[in-house]
Amino acid sequence: MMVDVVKDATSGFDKIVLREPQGSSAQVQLFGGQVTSWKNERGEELLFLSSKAIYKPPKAVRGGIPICFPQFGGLGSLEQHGFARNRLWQVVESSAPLPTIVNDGSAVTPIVSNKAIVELMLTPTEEDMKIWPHNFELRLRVALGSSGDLTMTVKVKNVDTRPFNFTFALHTYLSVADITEVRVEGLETLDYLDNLKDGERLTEQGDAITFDNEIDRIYLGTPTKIAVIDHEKKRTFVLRKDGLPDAVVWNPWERKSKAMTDFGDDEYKFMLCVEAAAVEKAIVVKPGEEWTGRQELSAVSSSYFSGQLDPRKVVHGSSKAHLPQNQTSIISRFSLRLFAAMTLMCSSRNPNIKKS
Ligand SMILES: O=P(O)(O)OC[C@H]1O[C@@H](O)[C@H](O)[C@@H](O)[C@@H]1O
Repeated sequence: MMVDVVKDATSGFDKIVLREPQGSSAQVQLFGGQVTSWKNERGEELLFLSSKAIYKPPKAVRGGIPICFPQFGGLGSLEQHGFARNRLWQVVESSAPLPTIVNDGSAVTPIVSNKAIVELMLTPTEEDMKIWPHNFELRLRVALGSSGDLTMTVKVKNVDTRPFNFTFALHTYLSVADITEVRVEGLETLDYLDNLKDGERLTEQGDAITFDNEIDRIYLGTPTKIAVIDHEKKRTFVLRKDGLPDAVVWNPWERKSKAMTDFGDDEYKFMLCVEAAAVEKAIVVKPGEEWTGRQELSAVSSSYFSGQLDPRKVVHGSSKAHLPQNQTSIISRFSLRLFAAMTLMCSSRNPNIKKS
């Protein structure tokens, strides 16, 4: 396992490169704490990064995995998606010794692990405190496993004297071969807020999500596993998440692509954002408490995973073949709601928030 610091030739900022012996790798920029590359053992890039991406603050790089904190989208008074993606982060821990040039000479704590790991931290500047007057420590741990899986663990600690709340997303841009051949499983039958209809609350009716137009939706209270099946590449991305109840699905399609200066006109064909998020209900953290959210991404051959995440199969443990479509979806919708209600009854407080 290797962890290195390299100066990014395009941005001029340092980035951390994680490598594991089978050949997979990942890159995390200190600017934005943003993962900008995740490659499998064959060296294929799994994340989308625009050829027109601009590496100059104050705009986040278009692609990879920007961090949206302390505000998702325009849901508040801050800049779109919050300021964390436009700040310079510090390295605090690493599973390999790093040169002292990182952090201007301040020490990086070693982590003992068989994974390649780096942990970055962001704390507010005086200027940040003027626009969001809450003292916090935001930590992002990025770990590359031996099978090439990429785990991102985020912690937000309240080091202030008053509670604060925030919304959050890991804005993952997945690379796909052809968006019209992509299918997302795991979000069917759920309610979502449609950003293209002024945030109207609707219910997903389809068997799976497929794409033939612009999409910008916040799916609410989703299962912890979502599969993105890229038929042309015969590849399935599996996203597992914890502490991040919602999932945003975004593709700008043709018209909006043309309007974005840091995005190629045709690039919408080759990307899909599936974002593990906490949007509908803001996360509240009291003084001294710490919230944890986590996402694990893996990329597997489609033949291995296809269909396994169909909620009908998860709920009933069998195929839907012998039941008519409307009957299965009524049953699964009822079962999912019952399950969600039972989960709510059993957890009176957020299990992802701990006292330190
Ligand atoms: O251009 P930005 O600020 O990176 O945002 C991109 C998109 O991010 C998505 O998460 C939002 O749902 C979209 O509404 C938004 O357009």
